[in-house]
Amino acid sequence: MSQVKTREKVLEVQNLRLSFYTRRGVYKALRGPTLNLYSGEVLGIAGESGSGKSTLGLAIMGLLPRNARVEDGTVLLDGMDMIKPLRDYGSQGSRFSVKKNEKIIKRLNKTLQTVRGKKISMVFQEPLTALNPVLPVGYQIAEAVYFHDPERLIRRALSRQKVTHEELRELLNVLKAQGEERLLEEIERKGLQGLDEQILSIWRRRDIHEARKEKMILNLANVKLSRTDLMGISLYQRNMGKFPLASRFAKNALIREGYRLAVELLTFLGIPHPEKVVRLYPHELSGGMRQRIVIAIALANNPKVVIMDEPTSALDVTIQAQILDLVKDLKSDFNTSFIFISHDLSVLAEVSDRIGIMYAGQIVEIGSAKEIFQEPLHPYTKMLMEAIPTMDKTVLKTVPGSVPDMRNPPPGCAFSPRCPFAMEECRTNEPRMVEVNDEHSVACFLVRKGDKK
Ligand SMILES: Nc1ncnc2c1ncn2[C@@H]1O[C@H](COP(=O)(O)OP(=O)(O)OP(=O)(O)O)[C@@H](O)[C@H]1O
Repeated sequence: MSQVKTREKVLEVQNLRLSFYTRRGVYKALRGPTLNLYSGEVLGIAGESGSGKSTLGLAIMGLLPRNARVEDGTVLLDGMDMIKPLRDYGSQGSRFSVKKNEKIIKRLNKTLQTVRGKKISMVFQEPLTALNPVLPVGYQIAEAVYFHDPERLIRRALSRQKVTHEELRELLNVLKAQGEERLLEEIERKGLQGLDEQILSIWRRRDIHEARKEKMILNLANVKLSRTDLMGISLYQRNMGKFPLASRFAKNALIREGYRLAVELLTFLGIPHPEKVVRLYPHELSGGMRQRIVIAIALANNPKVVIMDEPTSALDVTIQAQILDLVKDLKSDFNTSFIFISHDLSVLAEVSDRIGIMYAGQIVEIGSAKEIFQEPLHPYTKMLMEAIPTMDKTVLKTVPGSVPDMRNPPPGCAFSPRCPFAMEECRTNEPRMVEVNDEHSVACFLVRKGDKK
């Protein structure tokens, strides 16, 4: 059994079929992609413009426009089918009503409010659209945690309130001598939950020396709550949300704790002077910095899955490289899995553990990044590889032809009209995915089960 398949499956997409209803016709944007995402991996999704990459990402989030009909398929996240109500309606044979679909989407949006941003989040190409222009960025991070997990902010604040200097020294000794796992046990035994993430966020920093880290950890005992914040938290705990003034008071106290968390998160994401940055507004930051803030918001609640749709396409090359480095670090430091969507295979080569290649709304090949780059099997994947610009190429190849009109995709294999190896069978029958090995599957009649090449 391969390494990948023994890992925990965090997301499962099965045979997703989705069409957009427009005046110009019905666009069959997703025609049955199936994929699994495993814990702690980055799955890259590549394909030409119009192949359905973004639609796949949005469908996984359940974030669909009203003209999107989900005809079949499931998106299972943590045992929950994200698009069930839409499929239940869309799979009925009767005529499709955009108005009725819109009502279902509105209801679904309410249901998924507690899931999006908590279990799954998404980062788009343009960070400005994701940020609120009139709020400081730290507030936006703090609010994301306040909305989904206010208890976490209370735990953090009260654990600092309780802990003594001596206890912190003991905890630090446990951490130094016996490691992080023992520290977590010890914190639980002492009933100081909430302190763990504050200690570890300092301990895991790479930008400061160990002696400084120790000092900062011991200093946590001195960072007590103000009287007003203590009162705010106690109002929150007594469930005073019905009274607007009390709830405002409570929220202020928790948002202040959220700011502390935001500073920790930004430090972790390698942002210099985080205490200053959290007070700034989106327009005061550079594009790369804004995208880091959006990533911080996406990660703030430690979601299981983060979908990144062309997150670096609007950035210049050096900043793009920094963001890619960041994603590589994140997957090892957070317990999060990523789907990274890009039309640029050289970007995916940087970050992906596995890569899925999309063509005309289908995944035509999926496998470990190493195999996809070294032994691509589908003619479309091979042609995409040949089109990657490198220093030694004097002439840049492109994939000849263009993507099909998705209102009327070609019968059989959708790539057959552009495929130099197409056979009679390819024009009439649709190839199924076959496993060439545990980690590599491809849908092409040229490849039979168990084939290496
Ligand atoms: N809201 C919509 N209404 C109608 N058609 C749509 C809508 N959104 C997407 N489509 C169509 O669905 C197909 C897939 O689009 P999608 O944006 O998912 O592709 P993509 O691979 O992400 O391309 P790109 O890299 O250009 O974003 C395209 O044919 C597109 O025109």
